[in-house]
Amino acid sequence: MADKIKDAKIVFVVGGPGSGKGTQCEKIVAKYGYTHLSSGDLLRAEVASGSERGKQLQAIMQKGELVPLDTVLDMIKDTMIAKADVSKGYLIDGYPREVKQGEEFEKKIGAPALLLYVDAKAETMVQRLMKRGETSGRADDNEETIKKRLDLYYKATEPVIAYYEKRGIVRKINSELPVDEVFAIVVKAIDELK
Ligand SMILES: Nc1ccn([C@@H]2O[C@H](COP(=O)(O)OP(=O)(O)OP(=O)(O)O)[C@@H](O)[C@H]2O)c(=O)n1
Ligand SMILES: Nc1nc2c(ncn2[C@@H]2O[C@H](COP(=O)(O)OP(=O)(O)O)[C@@H](O)[C@H]2O)c(=O)[nH]1
Ligand SMILES: [Mg+2]
Repeated sequence: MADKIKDAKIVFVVGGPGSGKGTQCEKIVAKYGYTHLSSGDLLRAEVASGSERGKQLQAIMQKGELVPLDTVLDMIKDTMIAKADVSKGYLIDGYPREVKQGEEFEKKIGAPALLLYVDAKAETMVQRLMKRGETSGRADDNEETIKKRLDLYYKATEPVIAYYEKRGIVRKINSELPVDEVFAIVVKAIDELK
């Protein structure tokens, strides 16, 4: 089961909505061949499938709230196991959203080697999400839901960073810079892992 993935490197990618997690993950995949697992994308795929569970998820996500912990964790775990034979490492994007999610992940799957903290100002995140909303088709890229996602980020997710900081695995990435400059900092953090 989870034994299959115990030797792979696990990297948590945490930051506010629109901070640039997905953008950096794409570049990490291209350079290092890591497996990218966006918890939000997994949930959106379930919604797109039209399943009963997807309908429940959609309602929660539209409000900018967190879906039940076990739902996301099971999806992540199944996907990790499915890719275990080919994966050099895993980028867990948008997870953990709260300290409890991190604790459960470690119980069921394993410990992260690194947490990339993608940091941008609230103002920057809102601007980026409003812009992304013009083309993303995402039901949660609207002004009202963006505000709720931000509030929840500061309340529930920032404590995750403090929690892992105590373990010395957090690397803070300033994502106010242009994408390639941000990536240069990311590369240093990942190269330290080897
Ligand atoms: N571990 C997670 C990840 C996502 N979600 C739900 O899925 C939504 C979208 O998640 P995600 O795509 O990760 O959103 P953001 O980080 O806000 O935006 P982005 O795509 O820009 O990363 C969240 O608002 C939340 O409702 C969740 O409940 N639990
Ligand atoms: N200027 C600038 N824009 C960025 C950067 N990273 C992401 N963006 C833009 O911000 C938006 C949100 O980025 P995304 O990667 O989806 O963020 P996520 O919500 O953290 O996954 C996208 O439309 C990107 O084009 C960056 O480093 N600099
Ligand atoms: Mg994303």
